[in-house]
Amino acid sequence: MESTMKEMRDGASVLDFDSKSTVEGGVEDVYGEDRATEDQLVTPWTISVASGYCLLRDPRHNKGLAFTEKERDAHYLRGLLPPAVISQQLQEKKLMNSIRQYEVPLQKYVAMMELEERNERLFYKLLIDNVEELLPVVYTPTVGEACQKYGSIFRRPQGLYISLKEKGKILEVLKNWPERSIQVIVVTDGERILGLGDLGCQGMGIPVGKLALYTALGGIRPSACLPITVDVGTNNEQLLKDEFYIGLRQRRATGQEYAELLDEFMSAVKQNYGEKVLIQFEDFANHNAFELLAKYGTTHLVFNDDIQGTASVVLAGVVAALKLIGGTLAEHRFLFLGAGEAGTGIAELIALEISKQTKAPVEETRKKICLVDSKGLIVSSRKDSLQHFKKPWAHEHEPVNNLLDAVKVIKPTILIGSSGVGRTFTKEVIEAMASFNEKPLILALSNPTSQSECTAEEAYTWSKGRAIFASGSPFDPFEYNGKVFVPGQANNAYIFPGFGLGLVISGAIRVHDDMLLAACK
Ligand SMILES: O=C([O-])CC(=O)C(=O)O
Ligand SMILES: [Mg+2]
Repeated sequence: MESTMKEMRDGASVLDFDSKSTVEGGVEDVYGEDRATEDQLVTPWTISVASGYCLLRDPRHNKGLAFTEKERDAHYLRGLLPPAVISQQLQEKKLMNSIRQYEVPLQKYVAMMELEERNERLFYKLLIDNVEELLPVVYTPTVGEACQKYGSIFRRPQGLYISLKEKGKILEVLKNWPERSIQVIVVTDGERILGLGDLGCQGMGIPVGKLALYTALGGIRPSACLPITVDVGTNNEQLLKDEFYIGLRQRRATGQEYAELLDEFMSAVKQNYGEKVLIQFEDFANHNAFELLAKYGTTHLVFNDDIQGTASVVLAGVVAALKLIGGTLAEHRFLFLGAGEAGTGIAELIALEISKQTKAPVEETRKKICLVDSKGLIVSSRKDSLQHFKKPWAHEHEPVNNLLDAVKVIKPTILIGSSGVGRTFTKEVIEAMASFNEKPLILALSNPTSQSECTAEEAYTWSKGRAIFASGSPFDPFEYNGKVFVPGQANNAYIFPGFGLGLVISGAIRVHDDMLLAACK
């Protein structure tokens, strides 16, 4: 047995050395058994079984007062705990009571993070059993505020920090992480955290929150999840001056310096964890997000949540809404405010689905979709100055320089906000939508709540109760004219945990658009 294991490991290390030291491959990559995770030769960790005092401090195994009498004897816990034995159910009740007493959402967030550091199973039990109540705490919108204040609330690292200082040593850094069998990595460089902008290294809250959902909603083991923040600096002046800032105190590296660090990271991940590890890109700025996805989409199992996850969940929402507003996808006119990752990602998936349904080429179906950015409607006369990901949306049309005018001339049936800028669906915009639509579909997708294009209350009130509304961040039900309206939530959280689970358990090594369409269905 020993020698077989050794041979296997030696075999793996030779294989790694020969073929996995650089980013290479592509769709024709050999789809063999992954051995990267078996290569433990240089890992300095020893596996030990915690007992006694250490067991109580090991969040993976600690049960607190729920350790039974028998377990207290078996694991040298006698005397280390008060005599009462309480069930996990009672622990849950106690924690929910105390979390509900906090009025400030950030206090609830901190309480949840402390629980995760103390008793991981209880953390997930609580999250799973109270998902509607706790999702807005560990995830959007509260996680946004947590990132803004991450330096002040930071207690213990919950993921890996890979900064420019680690250049040339990223593989070693990955080996410092105590878990070997990683299935899902969520990585950010913190440049566009939700709609809050550049939060640098403090963006770590996002991978941590996303991966908590991978476990709670997708059922992936916590030990197989790895949150990573790549720190290349920040252009956020406030953070650079903040004495509690936890990141590199320099402006963002760009160009070749940035590309080289990311390339080393992507190679190291594949070398260390193999072909089947899922890397989810999260909250990168537009200018890097599209490029990274295009570059690594053919060599790695990568998925951009903001482009592809959001697209999939929003298309699902639109298709579901057709039951209320009528028509087929192809019969609707779409107008977007925001032409970044989410906007163009959703637009493209809608165009693709219409193309599948009608057999029309996607170049044609794109024409049903118009996008407005900060400079107005995206039209062909602007083509030369547009970023490449906006070019497919530059249709023949007169220039229109603001959203309200675009709504009036295009008369969309579906209005989608993905600009990251709050309060942009004004009363005039919603009233215009309601003037030519019996049931205008309004999606205010930007996060967190402060960046939402409008609130649920505004959408229902200004449309006199006729809007069909969903938002990226959750809103409470709202009563209008004696009727209670329950807004939908259109957030990629409704898809990425299941989508990622599907990728991981199927052993996929690349992500394709068909998978996004299937997930959306
Ligand atoms: O995190 C969320 O709530 C959704 C998302 O990906 C984003 O807004 O960037
Ligand atoms: Mg995101």
